[in-house]
Amino acid sequence: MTSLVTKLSDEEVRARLLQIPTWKLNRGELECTFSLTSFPQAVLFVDAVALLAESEQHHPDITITYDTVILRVATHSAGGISEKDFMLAQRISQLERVFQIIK
Ligand SMILES: C[C@H](O)[C@H](O)[C@H]1CNC2=NC(N)=NC(=O)C2=N1
Repeated sequence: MTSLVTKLSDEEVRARLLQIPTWKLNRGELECTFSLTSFPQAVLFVDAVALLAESEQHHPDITITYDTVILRVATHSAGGISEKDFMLAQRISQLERVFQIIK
């Protein structure tokens, strides 16, 4: 039976990635790099991502390097990428657009 956390095939991942062009596949995870305007803005962005992730019960790996944030998402239980990863990625990109407006 398929669910939101069922592992997607490579073909499905490639097709789905076309809908979120700022995200790419790296080492079996969805990855996106976000450029903010300062370290405090990067931390604020990550704070907002943390709230979103907690509400989704799906959590990205996070790297902050000065004003740049790298997020990586995969579904551990599936051992790959699932629709739940794409849903989180899409919502994070919507959030990024809000930050573009206020930065
Ligand atoms: C029970 C709970 O939903 C799971 O342990 C969640 C928590 N957050 C998670 N986050 C991510 N990125 N992948 C997961 O597989 C995952 N599993």
